[in-house]
Amino acid sequence: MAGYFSSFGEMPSLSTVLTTYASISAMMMVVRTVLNEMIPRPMREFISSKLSEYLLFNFSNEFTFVIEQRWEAVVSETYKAAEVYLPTIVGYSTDSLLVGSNDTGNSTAVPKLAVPIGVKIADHFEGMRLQWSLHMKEAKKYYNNDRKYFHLTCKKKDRDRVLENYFPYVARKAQKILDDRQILNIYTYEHQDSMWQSAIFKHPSTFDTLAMEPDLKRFIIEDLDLFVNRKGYFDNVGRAWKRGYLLYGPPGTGKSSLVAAIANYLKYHVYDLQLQSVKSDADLRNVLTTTTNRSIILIEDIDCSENTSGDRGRRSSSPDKKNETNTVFIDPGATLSGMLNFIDGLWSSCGEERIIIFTTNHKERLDPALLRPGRMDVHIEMGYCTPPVFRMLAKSYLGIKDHAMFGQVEELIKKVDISPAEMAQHLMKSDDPSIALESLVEFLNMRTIGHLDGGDQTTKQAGVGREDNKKKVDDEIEVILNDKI
Ligand SMILES: Nc1ncnc2c1ncn2[C@@H]1O[C@H](COP(=O)(O)OP(=O)(O)OP(=O)(O)O)[C@@H](O)[C@H]1O
Repeated sequence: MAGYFSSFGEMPSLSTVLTTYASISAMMMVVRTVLNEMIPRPMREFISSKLSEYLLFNFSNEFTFVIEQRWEAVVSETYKAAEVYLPTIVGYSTDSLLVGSNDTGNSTAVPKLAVPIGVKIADHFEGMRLQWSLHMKEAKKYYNNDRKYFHLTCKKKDRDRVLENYFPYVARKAQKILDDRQILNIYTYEHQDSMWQSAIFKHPSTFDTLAMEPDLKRFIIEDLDLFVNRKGYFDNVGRAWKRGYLLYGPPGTGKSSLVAAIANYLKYHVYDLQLQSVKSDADLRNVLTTTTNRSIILIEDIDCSENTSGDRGRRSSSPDKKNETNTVFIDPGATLSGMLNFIDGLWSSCGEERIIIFTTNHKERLDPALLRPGRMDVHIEMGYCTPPVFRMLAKSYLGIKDHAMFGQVEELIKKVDISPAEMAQHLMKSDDPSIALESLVEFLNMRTIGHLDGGDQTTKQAGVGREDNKKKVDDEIEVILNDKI
């Protein structure tokens, strides 16, 4: 007890502590003032930066990877992988997450999680502790809009393992999530914001519902299967893992329906690009390189874009014209040469597993450069109804495989052209197959009379088209076989 009182008695009193503190602070102030006056500001800043560098180097054991949205002029795959992967590893230590849902066509839209700016997300991998966070920087000056970037922090000693093992692991996980995707998106390009806008893609067309010549349909499915399963083959022969299709044929023959069937079959997102909405070739490059892997880039009605048909040489060789497109919006739209350069050059080096599809009602109007072998791998003609196509439509629309009027319809469609869209309109007229088929026969008869009278353009083509309809399909498949992967 005595010892306790004795040591307590030796403690300085409160007033002594306060007096000492006051004199030390006063001395520090004097020292600081003297130093400030004696050492010029740049030198002071230099010393302080060196000091903090030294302290950080010796006392911080953290290392931070910065993962920006863009990498070498295209969207960074590491960034995209992180975006997909992170919401799946969220634990209870995370304070908040973004949540939202879209109308998916189901009765209950499943809410999806996303990582908001600033929120920290922890991960553990092979004994390492890692921390992710998302940030945003103003980048209007360079890119027209703000850019996001991730920080991934680890221990300094783990840096190389993160690079060699963890990032590939995240990429594999993200790929798996994307492979299992149930919801497809369709993107349209907003030239005001220079950005793709997404919406849920809900087109019901599938290869089961699509009516076309059975051989041609089988061939397309096999071609797609070969394409998706042959990454190694494309690598070995030194070709980019891409496939280009040109779909051509009259209106209403199912070109858009085929695109939707391909998207639904492969589970690919669709990027629907209007070339007219692209301001310049540079913009085109930006637009196309910001599409994701495993997607279809669709350029519909390519013959309607004036820049893609007749004036390739003029546009590409005229510097004035080029300036015009880059600076003022007198003549918006990317040039065909820009498109072709992209297909031949950049196309090969940006992303993988992509299908580009052009559609046109007038193949003959296209610049031959676009049709050259190697540009579009497969040319597919979507034609008027043939008897097998009619039977498929009758099965989908009326649920019947045979009917007493089938023979009559088949005889008539051998003589006149009718597009699947037109035929579908008649088949939808009634749930009663007899009524629907009567309406169809009446329409076909009228068209035949029109033909005998020398009627409209469509009817005139019919005589030519029907004669060798079967041959046309065989020729087309031959074209495809020549272009086999
Ligand atoms: N081959 C087909 N099989 C099943 N339905 C079809 C087929 N072709 C057309 N249809 C029906 O007609 C509608 C219009 O067809 P679609 O838009 O696919 O034709 P398109 O060839 O792309 O026409 P356009 O050249 O005018 O864009 C489709 O929504 C579908 O209901």
